[in-house]
Amino acid sequence: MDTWKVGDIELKSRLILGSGKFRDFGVMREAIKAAGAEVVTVAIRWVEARMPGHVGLLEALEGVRLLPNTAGARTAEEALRIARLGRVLTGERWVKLEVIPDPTYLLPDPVETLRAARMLIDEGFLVLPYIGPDLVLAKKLSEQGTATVMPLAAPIGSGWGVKTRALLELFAREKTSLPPVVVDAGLGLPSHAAEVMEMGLDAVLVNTAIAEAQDPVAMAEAFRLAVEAGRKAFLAGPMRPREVASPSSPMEGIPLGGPKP
Ligand SMILES: CC(=O)[C@@H](O)[C@H](O)COP(=O)(O)O
Repeated sequence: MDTWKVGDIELKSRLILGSGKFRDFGVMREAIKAAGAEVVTVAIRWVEARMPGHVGLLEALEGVRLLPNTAGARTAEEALRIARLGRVLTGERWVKLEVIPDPTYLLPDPVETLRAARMLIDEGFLVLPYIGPDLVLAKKLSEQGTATVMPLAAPIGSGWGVKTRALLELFAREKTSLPPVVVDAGLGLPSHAAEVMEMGLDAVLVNTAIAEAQDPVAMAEAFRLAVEAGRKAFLAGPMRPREVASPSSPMEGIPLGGPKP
């Protein structure tokens, strides 16, 4: 069985879903089922603030394993407060750590993320930090004991696809010195998810591309199939691209000018 682990939590599905932006909870639940997702992340601060689309969210997700996230935190201290609240509300000791001071590009703050990870680990949390595609930061987080690293493919909600591919390839090359690598944010199409899975990265987190599709349930299934296909292709050992063409059938023995009539 091709499972993967976040700390001591063993998972089969390599597709984690976000719970925001769905037009209603019924569609969200159907999409989770179609995605085969075992884990769904929830923005604890928006639940607490009773933001539109978040009232009744926890109840609607009953029976699904929740991954609280610290969306809305701009500093390590805010992330810690939200994470503690998430632990109380969900009973989970893992947390997707997001520290995002910039509302335009929603890029994570590396310094505050590293600081928050240290504080959360000291409090016994399993920490899954959302980061830029920065291998040095990923290794520092991993040395501190984070359960994953979650580099972005592109800005949250952009749907741009794997814009950070060259840097994510370094994560793939350095996999043995990293915890599981979950590519998070910016994936707009199932083919983007397949692309990072083919590289040998461990899992993906997708929200907007599914929630904002015309048919979120069908799109969730498409992402599930793409993640499975990409993973299978990686395990199958992809061919190495060549510099020149290579004939599909042997050329030896064929006289110049082609075979005799
Ligand atoms: C839900 C969540 O955690 C998002 O912050 C996440 O990064 C997903 O990004 P997309 O919406 O681009 O898939």
